[in-house]
Amino acid sequence: MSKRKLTRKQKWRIEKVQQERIARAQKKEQLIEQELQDDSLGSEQQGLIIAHYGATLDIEAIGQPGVIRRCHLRTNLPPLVTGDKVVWRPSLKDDTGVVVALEERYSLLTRPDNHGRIKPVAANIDYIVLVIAPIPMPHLNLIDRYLVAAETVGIEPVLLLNKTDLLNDEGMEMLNDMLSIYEDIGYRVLRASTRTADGLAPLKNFLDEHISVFVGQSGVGKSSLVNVLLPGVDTRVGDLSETTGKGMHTTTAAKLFHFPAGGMLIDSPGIREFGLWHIDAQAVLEGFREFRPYLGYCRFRDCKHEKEPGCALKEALENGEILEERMFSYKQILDSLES
Ligand SMILES: Nc1nc2c(ncn2[C@@H]2O[C@H](COP(=O)(O)OP(=O)(O)OP(=O)(O)O)[C@@H](O)[C@H]2O)c(=O)[nH]1
Ligand SMILES: [Zn+2]
Repeated sequence: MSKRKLTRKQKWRIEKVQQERIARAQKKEQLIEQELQDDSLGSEQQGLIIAHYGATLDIEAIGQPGVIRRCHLRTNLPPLVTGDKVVWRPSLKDDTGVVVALEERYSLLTRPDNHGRIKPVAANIDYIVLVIAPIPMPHLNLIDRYLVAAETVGIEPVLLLNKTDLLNDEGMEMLNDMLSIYEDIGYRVLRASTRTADGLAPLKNFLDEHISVFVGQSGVGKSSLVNVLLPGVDTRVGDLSETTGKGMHTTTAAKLFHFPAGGMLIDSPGIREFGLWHIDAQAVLEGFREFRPYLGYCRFRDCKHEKEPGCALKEALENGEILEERMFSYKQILDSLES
């Protein structure tokens, strides 16, 4: 068989599969619309998306943690993600339901897909907890990159220094110096150890009544922290409900968990990588929180904030209102985008 023939056959097959898929989706839509018309659904109520499996979602009834229903979606809804608050109606025939509306989001974590299109990942997150540790030692540059990414999506980042048990007085002093840079700019800094339970109580307090995500470099102890805060819960992908579910996008699926001490965590391998996603040059500039009051005040509109006269940022740097470390870091991140 020639190569071309094979390709044509493949093409036909793909089209056929596609058509079948569309037909199935249409049938499902009709069924959902039918259900909404007749009496097979209960009254509208509020829910929280705790997991997402492509065509279906797990919805938790608000105010009733643990009451979970697998729901279909009404057509014409925007893409929904874990953390979204929705209006849904339970089926009176079985333990499913139908999502009928999306409530307003107060924050949205997004990431670009392979084609550069921005995709929603998780919603209504209050805090991006950036975990760092003495080992692996953080580069300022990396911390700043994460912070810029958090600022770009408009979600409050907090720094969490884990593994404090590894620090002697000298090490602690060094890290405190580094962290004070961030405290001075207005970021909150927490300290903890999963080994000695040092700092865990304030951390639990902090996480209470909010939705958080943990991000940070490999090896800083994100899994260890999650294990301590969510004892007995395996947050890794591929648990029972996911393997029996059909839409197999499980490796990136974000899930929502309740901390026993209060508060919620949204976790997925994709979210843990947050911060390493692409950012553009303007976002980098604006992502340095303390630069913002000076932006737009340079003499030249196209100021590169390097050697130009009348550069407002350079002036702020000379006056000590912007720290050398952060300016250096800004330039480094910018260079990394260009290369
Ligand atoms: N000494 C000390 N070690 C810790 C602490 N927390 C975690 N570790 C250790 O650090 C190593 C990495 O921890 P993980 O929880 O796997 O780190 P992670 O950030 O989830 O790493 P990735 O899964 O690669 O992203 C493990 O050997 C942990 O036992 C701590 O508070 N103190
Ligand atoms: Zn300038």
